[in-house]
Amino acid sequence: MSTAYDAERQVAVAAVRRACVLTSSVFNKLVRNETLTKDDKSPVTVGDFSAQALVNTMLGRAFPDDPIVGEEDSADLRDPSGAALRDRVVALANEALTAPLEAHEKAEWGIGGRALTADELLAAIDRGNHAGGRTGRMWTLDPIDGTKGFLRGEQYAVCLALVVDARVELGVIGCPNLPADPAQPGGARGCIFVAVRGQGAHQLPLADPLGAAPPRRLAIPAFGADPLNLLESVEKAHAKLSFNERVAQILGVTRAPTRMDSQAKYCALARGDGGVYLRMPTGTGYREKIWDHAPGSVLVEEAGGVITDSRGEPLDFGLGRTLGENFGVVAAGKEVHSRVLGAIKRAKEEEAQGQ
Ligand SMILES: Nc1ncnc2c1ncn2[C@@H]1O[C@H](COP(=O)(O)O)[C@@H](OP(=O)(O)O)[C@H]1O
Ligand SMILES: [Mg+2]
Repeated sequence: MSTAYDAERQVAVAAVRRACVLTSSVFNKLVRNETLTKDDKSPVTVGDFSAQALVNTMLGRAFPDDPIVGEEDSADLRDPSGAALRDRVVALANEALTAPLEAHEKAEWGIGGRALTADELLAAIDRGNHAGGRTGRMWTLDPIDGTKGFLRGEQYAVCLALVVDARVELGVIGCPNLPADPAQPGGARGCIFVAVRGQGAHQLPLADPLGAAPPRRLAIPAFGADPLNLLESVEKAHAKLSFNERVAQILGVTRAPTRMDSQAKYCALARGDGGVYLRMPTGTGYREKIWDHAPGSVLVEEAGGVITDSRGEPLDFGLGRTLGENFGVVAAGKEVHSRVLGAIKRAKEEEAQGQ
């Protein structure tokens, strides 16, 4: 029996899996051993470009009419000064594209066959140039979300979503460094999180060559993680962490926050491994990018949670490449979410009164 978005889910999971293998290998080859020369730019750049080339190639073959909103474009690679970087990206993307098919993969997704030319791969990267919008289908892609975490060998994620008429219908997040079982932080690492609207949120092991591992259904506990704690960014420039502290005080939270890079925070929340994801703007006018929240938002909703901005407004994925005027992000289980909005309101009033 086929269900809605079956084909999209299969291609997206396969693409994210291959991109996770690619980015892990970039980390092992280029970051751990520090073999990258200055001319090649940073390992993040190499990993970002090659993972976007890989994922966009697969989407382009499977769904040729679908536009993609991706983080990268190929301008740097087309510049003569980017020749060394381009060569590296072409080699890595082709290594990932031509790796033998696994049991659940199909050759018509453009994998397991011939290598592509540099021109074909640059064109694939540029399929990600779509401006976004309110109608029709589009994919969002962040090939390495949490670039700082990636470089530190901590959390990062490969993030892909399908948005239809501004509503996120499918989200796939690959977390190569996230422990499969939160109760065993030193145990096996590498998970994929998959949510299809109306079909629930699930966790799969990242390595699953036969595609036979049973998905684990995720649900946010009704009254939140016990004891409650906040999930927040590691990077102080990305969110106003002092505000989080005050919100935690108002909520009576006694447990220390869990700091984690990337959309791995949404994954931790969806499996009850942390109670509230709170991201307050730092006041620089930065606009959140849709690829940084689209897959995480459907994952949280399908795990039974609620996601809005800090004023309780829905996130608007139909405005273009950014979330526009949405102010921050709050995601939590249903009951906790309304308490957090109340605490934010109070903390803002205190700020306005200069307390
Ligand atoms: N000033 C800012 N405010 C909020 N988010 C920012 C920011 N500058 C960068 N970011 C985004 O924060 C993302 C990482 O999120 P987190 O803080 O949750 O780890 C980055 O994704 P990339 O790493 O893909 O660039 C980037 O898109
Ligand atoms: Mg990102």
